[in-house]
Amino acid sequence: MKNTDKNEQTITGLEKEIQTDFQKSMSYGDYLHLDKILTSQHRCSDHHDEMLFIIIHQASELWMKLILHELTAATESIRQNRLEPSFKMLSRVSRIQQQLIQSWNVLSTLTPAEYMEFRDKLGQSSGFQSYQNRLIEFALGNKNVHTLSVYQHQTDLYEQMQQALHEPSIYDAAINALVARGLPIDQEAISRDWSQRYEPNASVEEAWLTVYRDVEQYWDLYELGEKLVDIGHQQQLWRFNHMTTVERIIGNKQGTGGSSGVTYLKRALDQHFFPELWSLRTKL
Ligand SMILES: N[C@@H](CC(=O)c1ccccc1NC=O)C(=O)O
Repeated sequence: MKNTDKNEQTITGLEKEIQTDFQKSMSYGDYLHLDKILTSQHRCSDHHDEMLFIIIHQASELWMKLILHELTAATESIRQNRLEPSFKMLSRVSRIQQQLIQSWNVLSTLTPAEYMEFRDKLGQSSGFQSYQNRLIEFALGNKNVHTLSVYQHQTDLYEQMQQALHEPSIYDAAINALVARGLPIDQEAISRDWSQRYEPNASVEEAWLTVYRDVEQYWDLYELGEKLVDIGHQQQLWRFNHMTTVERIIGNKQGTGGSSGVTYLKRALDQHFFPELWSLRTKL
């Protein structure tokens, strides 16, 4: 009977036991700090569509924050040779990447004519300066010291970026997991200067080939390899969708902040992640 009462209440108004006094207890908005998040959309123009532009990028930065949180923990887990717990985190990263890729479709509803009405208000700011995107690229092994120069004016951030540049990537951790399983890997692929981009190595390819040729024996490493391929693949799709969305909106105009725009984004597509996991496919 009590249940029926409750249902009636739901239809006609608030449920009886719902908390309405938040003087002393934490509410939904308090917990999520919505006061900060929802008052951080400051348009530089009075153009209607600038709100879309701001929110797309802010939402993407939030998702990137979660990707970094997951990638950091997954890398540590792989480093400790605890592969199973990393799989769940890596699957989550792939799903978030899908969300990020999809967000380019929302941005594509912005037409060139609309964008040109407020583009000059963006000044020298550019997606090129997204430090979280840079940290994701670093975490996946695409290191580049030159990309740090745009953060020189922010001392703390610059230091954080320097530190990230010098840390092993998730792929370095994965190579260590191959070593831990007794697969022979050249010393130069194991103890290297982490601040440098990962360069393909024949012994690493051979080790992955051993794993992929005997999946029964190396199931967990095989699963790790495929999870990384998922992430590398999605990262390429994200870059591709970014590039075509930008091309659709600004064509071949030079980018704000001095980047070449679409040309730069096209070039980024040549930087592959986890190279041996791709090259082994030709040899298998
Ligand atoms: N480079 C772009 C602007 C841009 O990238 C941007 C500027 C401010 C906030 C986010 C941006 N883009 C992100 O992908 C342009 O030239 O129009």
